[in-house]
Amino acid sequence: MQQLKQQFQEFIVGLMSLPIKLPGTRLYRSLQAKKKMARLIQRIIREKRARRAAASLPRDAIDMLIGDGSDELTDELISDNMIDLMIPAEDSVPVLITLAVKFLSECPLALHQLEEENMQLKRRKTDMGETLQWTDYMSLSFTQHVITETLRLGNIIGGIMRKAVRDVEVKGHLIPKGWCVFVYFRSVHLDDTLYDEPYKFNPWRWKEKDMSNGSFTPFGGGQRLCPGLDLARLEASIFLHHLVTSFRWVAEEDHIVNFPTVRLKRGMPIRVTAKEDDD
Ligand code: HEM
Repeated sequence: MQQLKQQFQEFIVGLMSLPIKLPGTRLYRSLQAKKKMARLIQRIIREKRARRAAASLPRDAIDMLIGDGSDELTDELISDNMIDLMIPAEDSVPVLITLAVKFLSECPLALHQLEEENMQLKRRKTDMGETLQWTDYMSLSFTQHVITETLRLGNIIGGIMRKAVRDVEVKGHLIPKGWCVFVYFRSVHLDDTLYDEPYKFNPWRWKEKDMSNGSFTPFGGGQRLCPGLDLARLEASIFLHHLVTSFRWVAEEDHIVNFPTVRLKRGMPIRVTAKEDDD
């Protein structure tokens, strides 16, 4: 597992790199790392296939895909899918959560309102003896604003690539067939003609603002829209719910690095205490 993690880190750094594939370049190292990851995962798939006759219920995504029985689901395709899923699981969603913690640590008013909203829900659920439901998640409007604002300001995925399949004209500019375009979300999300004080973490702006007018696209758009967008928001909401209702924390100084991928320079260290310990 450690080996897989190391290769993953090497692979992800090269996702945003100069397109020069020569030994020693970042892109080359990234592609080599991806090949090694594929080999490791395909070994796991083979072991799982060999054990499958004796196995009972599927325990993970690989078991499910093997169990599908389709000839099209080759070991190579399954391992490619697993690597694709590692990006949001190991990078995008953890970065979203980490950025939320950073922005909240720097905005006590937002943290207070988030805590209030989630404590109210927790008390209600405890009184009724119920666990959290989908409708509870949907009812946490300020929590959603915090996540939306973190996505806007954080720009976890800075942009996406598109290739013109025919000549296209965009606002008077011709994009010839075959050209690649990088759609840079960061420049839209931090545009002061679209957002007042765009560099300020302000979750309250989303009380009024429309998310569906093309000026907010952290999950891309069109046919390739991220299929995990609801899952990402749900995971972040569950994490924040438990963090603010059960713990307090003091954050250490840290800085956001935006290139090649978004991350915190020191991994955002925080000192956490359980609420009942310090009440
Ligand atoms: C904060 C979290 C996430 C962010 C910011 C994010 C962002 C994105 C973006 C910008 C794209 C490209 C969309 C486009 O080309 O228009 C994408 C694609 C994709 N995402 Fe996410 N994503 C996140 C979480 C997830 C999760 C949790 C999953 C699944 C478990 C997921 C699965 C995928 C897949 C499979 C694609 C490829 C879709 C395709 O090419 O058709 N993502 N994501």
